[in-house]
Amino acid sequence: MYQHIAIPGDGEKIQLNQDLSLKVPNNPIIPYIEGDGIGIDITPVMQKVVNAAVAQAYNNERKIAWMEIYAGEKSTRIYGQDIWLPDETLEAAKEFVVSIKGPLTTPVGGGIRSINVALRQRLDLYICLRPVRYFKGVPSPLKNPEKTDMVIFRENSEDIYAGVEWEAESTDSRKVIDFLIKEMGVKNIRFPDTSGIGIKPISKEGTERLVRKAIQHAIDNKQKSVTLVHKGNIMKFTEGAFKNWGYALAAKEFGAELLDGGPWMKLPEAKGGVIIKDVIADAFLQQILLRPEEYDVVTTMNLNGDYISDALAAQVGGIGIAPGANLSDSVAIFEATHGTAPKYAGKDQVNPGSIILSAEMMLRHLGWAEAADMIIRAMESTIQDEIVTYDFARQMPGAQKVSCSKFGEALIARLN
Ligand SMILES: NC(=O)C1=CN([C@@H]2O[C@H](COP(=O)(O)OP(=O)(O)OC[C@H]3O[C@@H](n4cnc5c(N)ncnc54)[C@H](OP(=O)(O)O)[C@@H]3O)[C@@H](O)[C@H]2O)C=CC1
Ligand SMILES: O=C(O)CCC(=O)C(=O)O
Ligand SMILES: [Mg+2]
Repeated sequence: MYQHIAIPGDGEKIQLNQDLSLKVPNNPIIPYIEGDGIGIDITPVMQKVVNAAVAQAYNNERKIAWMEIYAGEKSTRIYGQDIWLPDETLEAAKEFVVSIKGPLTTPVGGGIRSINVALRQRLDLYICLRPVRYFKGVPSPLKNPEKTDMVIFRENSEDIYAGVEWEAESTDSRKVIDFLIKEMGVKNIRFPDTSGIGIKPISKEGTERLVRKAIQHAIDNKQKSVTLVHKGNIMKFTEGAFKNWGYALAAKEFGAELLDGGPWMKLPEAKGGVIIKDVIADAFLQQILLRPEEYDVVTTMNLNGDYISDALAAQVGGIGIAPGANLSDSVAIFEATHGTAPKYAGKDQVNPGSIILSAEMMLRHLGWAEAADMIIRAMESTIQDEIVTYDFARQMPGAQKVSCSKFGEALIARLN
């Protein structure tokens, strides 16, 4: 029994089969978190578009029963002032298996830790899957934006991102610094009296489970390569180990062999002959602008993945249109790549594309490919008709600038 979550009477639960595949009824209950800031603008538009696509694709025989669950600022209004992530939100995300969320605010330099990160950690949603593709007509800083076509597998539970850190000049940071200097022989902390300290855990298990999924995705989707992106020359035992464990897994579990003496590897032809390669993160950030066509599946650690996903999104139109999913082996929470963009909150202005395309990934995950395809086609034709929100309109002279909700209506009018 839930305290504040109302389970819709007209829906059924998605079940997990023994092999963790989904058993999806025609009226699945899908929990959603509205999100802070522009969540209030984009989430209802996403729901309308999804409802229309599902109704049309399946002649009203299928219908999502949306169930609101709470996190972030709305949760504090409903559950009490310090409750940002109620336990029952986590329970519902687990029980109902597939959910979707809007963005949640994280204050900078103090205050609460990220609710987004907490959701990923507490549900062990270890993959952050962020596909990056170009929609014809979207304004881009590149001459050939269609060459940017990648899928990012970002590790979602470890790294400096996990928030193991201590504030400068606190008793705790002094304790850690003392330990590092006195017991571990560390000599290169430049200003020990005023340093904040953060810890970067990267594990073999965490790396292997992510890289395994990335390689399998490349095989299943006939991709040419998987690239391990790291800064292992500098952070040898974390990012360097990620690279080494990634190659070792490719050899051990997929039969990869060294290519031209290594370090690059190649899977057997029976597994698509996928090339496993690696690149140092700073070089990668210039390569994606200069030679994006050389990259297909990209796998990396949490912080790199955060930076890389926004950088790649910019190449194909920006974070307003960049979708994503947080996945474990069973539970999934789909979410926009962007944040709460507070200056636009409640103004019905921003691009709902990111959360709509996240919902498109969700429909595909449910096996509802017909509805997902409809959304992709509608997105293509709306943009080609030059009906866009402010973010694209400012770079598309002559385009029709519409509000967030009108963009949703234009999509619905083009579902076919
Ligand atoms: N997963 C999540 O929930 C995430 C949460 N956050 C949180 O969001 C808050 C704000 O972060 P911030 O760094 O400002 O990043 P945001 O992604 O919220 O916004 C940065 C800029 O990106 C553009 N933008 C973002 N979303 C859209 C959209 N839907 N349509 C069009 N343009 C968009 C806007 O650009 P312009 O000003 O040029 O119009 C906006 O000012 C922080 O608290 C952060 O922690 C951040 C990322 C992810
Ligand atoms: O949790 C946050 O506030 C930011 C997260 C983020 O930027 C991301 O996951 O891409
Ligand atoms: Mg980010």
